[in-house]
Amino acid sequence: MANSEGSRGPVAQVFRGTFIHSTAQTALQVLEDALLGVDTAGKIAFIGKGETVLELSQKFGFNPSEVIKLAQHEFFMPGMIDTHIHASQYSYAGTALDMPLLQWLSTYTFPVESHFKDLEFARKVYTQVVKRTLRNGTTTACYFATIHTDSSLLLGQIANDFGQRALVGKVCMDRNDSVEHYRETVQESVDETHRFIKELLNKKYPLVKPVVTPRFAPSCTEALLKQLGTIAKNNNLHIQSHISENLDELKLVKELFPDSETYTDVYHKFNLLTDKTIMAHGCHLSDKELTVFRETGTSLSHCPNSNISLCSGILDARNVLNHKVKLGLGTDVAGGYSSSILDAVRRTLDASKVLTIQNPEHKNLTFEEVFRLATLGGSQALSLDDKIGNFEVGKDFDALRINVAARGGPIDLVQCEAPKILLEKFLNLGDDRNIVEVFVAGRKVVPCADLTVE
Ligand SMILES: O=c1[nH]c(=O)c2nc[nH]c2[nH]1
Ligand SMILES: [Zn+2]
Repeated sequence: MANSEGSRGPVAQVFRGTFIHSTAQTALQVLEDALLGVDTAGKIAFIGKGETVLELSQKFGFNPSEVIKLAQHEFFMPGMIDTHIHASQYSYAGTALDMPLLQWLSTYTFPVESHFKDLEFARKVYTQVVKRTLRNGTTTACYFATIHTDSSLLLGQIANDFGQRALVGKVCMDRNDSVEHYRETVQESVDETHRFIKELLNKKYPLVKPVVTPRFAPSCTEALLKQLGTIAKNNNLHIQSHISENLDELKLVKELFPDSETYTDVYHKFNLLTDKTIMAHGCHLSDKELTVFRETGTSLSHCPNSNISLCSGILDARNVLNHKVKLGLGTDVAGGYSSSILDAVRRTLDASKVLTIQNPEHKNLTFEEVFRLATLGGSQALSLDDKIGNFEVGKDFDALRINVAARGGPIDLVQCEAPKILLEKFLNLGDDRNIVEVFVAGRKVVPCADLTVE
């Protein structure tokens, strides 16, 4: 198991204990009594067997007495990845779930998002959401902000300051008849997207990058979609949007884009489907559209809490996987009311089992498969799997130290359990009390002196 490829700087931290992760070949790999070294750049320098500690200490130059040993009932797992979350909707998470999508946007979402012109309001909400998601074990988040460039830049700064890995999108929308003050002209949207990308990249934040963000087809004219496709291509950037979430939305897209055969075609036509595109939802995509997703390398973010809360539909995640489309999990705060990917894991299992109830032939996802979606799958969906997603030498150490029997926590253990059972219990019953430490690129970001949500 020892492997030193990809090691850069000297070893800074070494951990000994159980490591649980996914690989391309297996949804669940348990490494018991393993030794994992992290170099000064925050990358995994080696993974070996605990019993070879002396040999590894000589090879990598660390002191065996400084090895950090995990306690009983503890394990490391990769950090969780939220592939779709609206940071700007965090203030009303847990409320306003009594309408379907299009009415929900006009009644609650657009009025709240329009307040992010106010930088002090933005600072308050964005600080809360970054702290809370880190506390919940989200080491990487793919964020929607709002149409406001300066507050979107502020979200990038806050993620950087707290040490979260993030893709941040300034939202683009030049069509909005319901809340007219919350929209841009095409030119404003294009100019401000250029400014957002330039200013965020100039900050040189190591873990925070811009993502081109047309809100969704009904909020954008063809002229805007076309320009955004060009901007993403010229700058080799990620793209995020929504697709095929609810049936009224599908109808509206047909009316607004009569020349496009499908919803997928609308984005495809403007070069918005690439191997760095993440589309949220996709509940009503046809198999033909899923084939276009696979061919273009576009990924889907599965957001089951939102899909159920807004009565949008249920994604057949098994069918998506069968089509070999990259798939990650998203909270979709605030259409989804929980900011925890653990909640997304549970809703994904529930949604998949509902499909089995409706059709016993349906093969529902296992907890091991959903664990993979929350970690490695998310990294693939964001095309970051060369850097994060599991414990491979050369990848960044983005990890959660889990204590299943944490004092005052929600899980009671009667006896010693095998690691696989510990993981299953954590996924189904655990919460932030079990997430005793969070690391992003080797830096411990939880606990952190300033991590009490105000
Ligand atoms: O769940 C969603 N949340 C949003 O904010 C949004 N905008 C367009 N489509 C959307 N779907
Ligand atoms: Zn969304």
